[in-house]
Formats: sequence, structure tokens, C-alpha cells
Amino acid sequence: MSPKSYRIVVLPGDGIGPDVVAQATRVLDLVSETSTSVKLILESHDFGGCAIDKYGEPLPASTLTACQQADAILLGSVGGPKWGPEAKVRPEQGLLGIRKALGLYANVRPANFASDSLLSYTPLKPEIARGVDMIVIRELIGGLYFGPRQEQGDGDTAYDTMVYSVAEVERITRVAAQIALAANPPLAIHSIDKANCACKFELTVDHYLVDSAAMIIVANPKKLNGVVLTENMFGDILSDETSVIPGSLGLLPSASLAGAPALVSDPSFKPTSGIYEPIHGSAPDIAGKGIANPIGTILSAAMLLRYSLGLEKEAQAVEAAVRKVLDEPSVGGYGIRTADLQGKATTVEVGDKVVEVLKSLL
Ligand SMILES: NC(=O)C1=CN([C@@H]2O[C@H](COP(=O)(O)OP(=O)(O)OC[C@H]3O[C@@H](n4cnc5c(N)ncnc54)[C@H](O)[C@@H]3O)[C@@H](O)[C@H]2O)C=CC1
Ligand SMILES: CC(C)CC(=O)C(=O)O
Ligand SMILES: [Mg+2]
Repeated sequence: MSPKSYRIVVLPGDGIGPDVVAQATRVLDLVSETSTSVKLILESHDFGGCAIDKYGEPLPASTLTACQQADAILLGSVGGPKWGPEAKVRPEQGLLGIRKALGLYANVRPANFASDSLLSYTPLKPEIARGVDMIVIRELIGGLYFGPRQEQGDGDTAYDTMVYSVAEVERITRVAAQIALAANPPLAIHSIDKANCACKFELTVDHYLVDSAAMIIVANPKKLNGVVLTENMFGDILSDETSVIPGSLGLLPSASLAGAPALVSDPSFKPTSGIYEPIHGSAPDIAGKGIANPIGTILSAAMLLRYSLGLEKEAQAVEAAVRKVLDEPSVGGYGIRTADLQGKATTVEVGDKVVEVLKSLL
């Protein structure tokens, strides 16, 4: 039987985006070369600040069309000082625009990558960081980032509004419940600043206000183990905060989906398109230096293999390769970590090692 072809649109974006994406595409290319059942066809498109420079807009129609037709999308990051707050058009508008256009309301951000070997990099006490296992479920196309806003009077007053319909709250709550129920035993749901409707499911649900939740994430994060369900801006802020637990913003991946992630173990499994990206931004302070940590993007590629292509075995192999590279400093004879984890390795060297280890696992 000829291999099944999947079309992956790659949006490297700005700043460190192209560097970290280049390492994740090496991983996808290796999966494609090794597999007898699938072939991944990767194609890059302009998106973000680099698209503004070329076409005057961050999300050109050709990029959007390619994304609409893709089986999955891998994204780096967009933005930077060149297109700052004073700019007429901003890269971030393209990011919000593509999420909205593709209806990707469910952003899944696992913050469960801490391991004993990473504990020395977290600023938290090891006993506080050890054993944290939470998944942030962030509503992605509503709330403050999309509500009406306006300047008033002579510009000395302005408003932004956080708007949610009951239907929007219910659908993201359903995703959180499905993720919680897919685990055995089911995970607890911690709803941050929402009165929700998970009572229809046999699940433990508790509620926190966002200010105290922000404190708990660093003071006693295990209290939030399970699914952390929250709205768009709170999820954006809290998920960056969760990266303190494994030790770096460069480590954490995400999937943005138009529903609950499908699981291959479910007999009704149906792959779904989505955007896969690290949770960090374009990191202008280290852009161009070749030292960005590519792990969050490589782990995003693993999520892509799992949720959009149904390649669970390959996804696990990528995750295992990353674990080996981070957790076993003896692999290759030196600790392969970038500067954010107090290492000396370049972005490419980390990619080299992940690819080398992955070859032995696929
Ligand atoms: N999804 C996206 O494309 C996102 C874009 N942005 C945009 O990125 C730009 C920069 O935003 P910042 O507030 O500086 O946040 P940022 O996430 O880009 O960087 C925050 C800090 O984390 C470090 N960092 C981030 N990723 C890293 C990695 N992979 N390896 C090592 N260190 C890493 C940076 O060097 C910086 O010190 C802005 O224009 C912002 O709007 C921000 C977040 C998400
Ligand atoms: C433009 C921002 C909302 C991007 C961001 O920080 C994110 O999605 O995490
Ligand atoms: Mg963010």
C-alpha cells in the first residue's frame, strides 16, 4: 500500500521562530523518511512581521488558504520591536486572526514536563516543583483579546471588554471535561474565574480566582494538578507562569484545536487540523544568536503527530528523545542544554542530538 500523504504548513514567523521551527521540521522530516505508512509534505509560508514587510499584512490570503487546506500547521512565533505598538499593522493581529479564522477555540498547554534532572533549573524549591502535572486549557478566540475596544474623548480614556457567550464557555468547558475524562483516573478540573457547567460530567471541579491561582502556581503548584480551565488572557498569563516549574519558557508546547483533542486509543478517532506552537514569543532579546531552546517547538511537533495525524507511537518517540537529551547528560558526553537551562549548546546542537536519539527510537 502506498503511504498516506499529509500536508503540513510551516509558519516560521519572526525572531527566534525560524530557528526553533527548523529543528522541529528536522524531526518531522525524519518521521516521514522513516515511516512506511505516512509521508509528510512540508511547505513554508510567510506569516507575521516578515509577511508585513513583504505584503503589508501579517496574514496574506495565500497563507490563510494554505492553512485552511493543511492537515496541520506548525508555527514558530511572531512579533518584534520592528513592528511595535506604534506600528499601523502588527504581527500579533495575524496570530489572533488565523486562530479565529480556523475556529481554534481550544488551546491545550501541557505543563507537565518537569523531571528530576530539570529540577536544578527551576527557581522553585525542588520539593515544590517535583510532581507537578497540570494541563492548561485556554479559551483562544474570545475574551479580552477579541472584545470591543475604543478610545474615548480626546484619547485620555479607553476601554477593552471581555465578552463571552454561554455557548463559548460551555464548549471550552466540554473540552476540559473530555481531556479530564480521557485520563484514568479522571483528572480534577480547576476552573479559574469561571462559573462553569462541568457538573454534567462525573468530575471533580473546584474554582479559583485568577489572582490567587497565579500565587498557587508558584507557591504550591501540585494543588492545581489536573486540568486548569480558563479564559483567553488568564490562560495566556498563567501558562507562561507554569513554565517556571520545569525551568524555562522555551520548554513548553501547545496545540490549538477546534474541539477536544482526539485520541488514537478511541475507536472513533478522527484526526483534526490545528496549529502547533511553543507557548513563547519571538524572544527579540536572543533572536539571531542561535541559542534559543527548540524543545517547546519540537514537543509541539510531537503534539501535531499525535492529534492531527494519529501517529501516537511516533509522538511518544519524539517525547522520549527529548527526555533522553535533557535528562541524560551522558548522551554524547556533554549536557545538551541551551542557555535558558544554563547550558552552552546552540539551538542546532540540541536539534542534532534530538534527531540522533530519535533515529534510534523510530
Ligand atoms: N505565539 C506568538 O507568536 C507569540 C508572540 N509574542 C510576541 O513576541 C514578542 C516578544 O515578546 P516577549 O514578551 O519578549 O516574550 P517572549 O516569550 O518572546 O520572551 C520572554 C523571555 O523568554 C525568553 N525565551 C522565550 N522563548 C525562549 C526560547 N525558546 N529559548 C530561550 N529563551 C526563550 C526570551 O529570551 C525572553 O527573555 C512580542 O512581539 C510578543 O507580542 C509573544 C507571545 C506569543
Ligand atoms: C498575541 C498574544 C496573544 C500571543 C501570546 O502571548 C500567546 O498566544 O501565548
Ligand atoms: Mg503568551
